[in-house]
Amino acid sequence: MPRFAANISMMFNELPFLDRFAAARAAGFEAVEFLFPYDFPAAEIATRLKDQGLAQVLFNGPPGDWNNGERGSACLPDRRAEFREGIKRALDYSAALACPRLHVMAGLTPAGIPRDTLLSTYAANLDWAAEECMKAGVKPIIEPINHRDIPGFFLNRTSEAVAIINAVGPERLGLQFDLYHCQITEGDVSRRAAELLPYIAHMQVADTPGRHEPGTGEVNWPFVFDAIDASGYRGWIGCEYRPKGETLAGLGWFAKYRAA
Ligand SMILES: O=C(O)C(=O)[C@H](O)CO
Ligand SMILES: [Mg+2]
Repeated sequence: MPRFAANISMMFNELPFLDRFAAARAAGFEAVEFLFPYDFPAAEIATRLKDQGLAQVLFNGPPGDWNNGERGSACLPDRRAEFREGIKRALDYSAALACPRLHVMAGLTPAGIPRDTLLSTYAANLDWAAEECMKAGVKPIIEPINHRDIPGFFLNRTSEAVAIINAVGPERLGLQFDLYHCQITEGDVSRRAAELLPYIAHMQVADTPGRHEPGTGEVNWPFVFDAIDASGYRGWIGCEYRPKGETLAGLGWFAKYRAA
């Protein structure tokens, strides 16, 4: 049976962030993920997790200036020091939240720098991050993101992610396989999930094209979730979707997967 984690950056937006942990638990989730913890003290988030008996399964490293459009710095040659500081900061949160995975965002492709330079920066930064993460018992992961949601994002296709993962080492770096992005960029999502299984350390889901809950768009999710289960994937699937209406009203699809 697939295991779903609530993405509380996108779900339960009816509530202030710190109240979304209890809401996720009450809705039947046993785990949560979110984009960023950095606006809150780690101890405060850890208390919410503990009080609700929730596992934290994923968050992202610092993205740079998010409000001004930055989406990570791993590919940026002139931001190496900031990248390292960001990973260290993230790992402090990982320890406090007992979170075993960290999404290391690639960043936007800058103009005027050869792709080879960006690729070698990306590989070197990921190699460094993998070493730091390993010492902390955390798996760093990378996510291909479609060009519509994040125009100019450096990592778009699963084949590009696999090439980098193989260069850094699949035991040191994993794939964050977001079926929403894959459906937009590549399609063939259930077969891709099975083929990429050896690399996948985390999955995420939203229906296309609206990025709402499963069942609001074009994908046959019961079929896809059965196929993922049959592939042998036993990790978490983050519900990284914007509910079409109220979060709880849109959880009908989850009824057969929620913990008893
Ligand atoms: O956008 C996504 O799909 C993600 O998972 C990132 O973490 C946020 O940009
Ligand atoms: Mg995602």
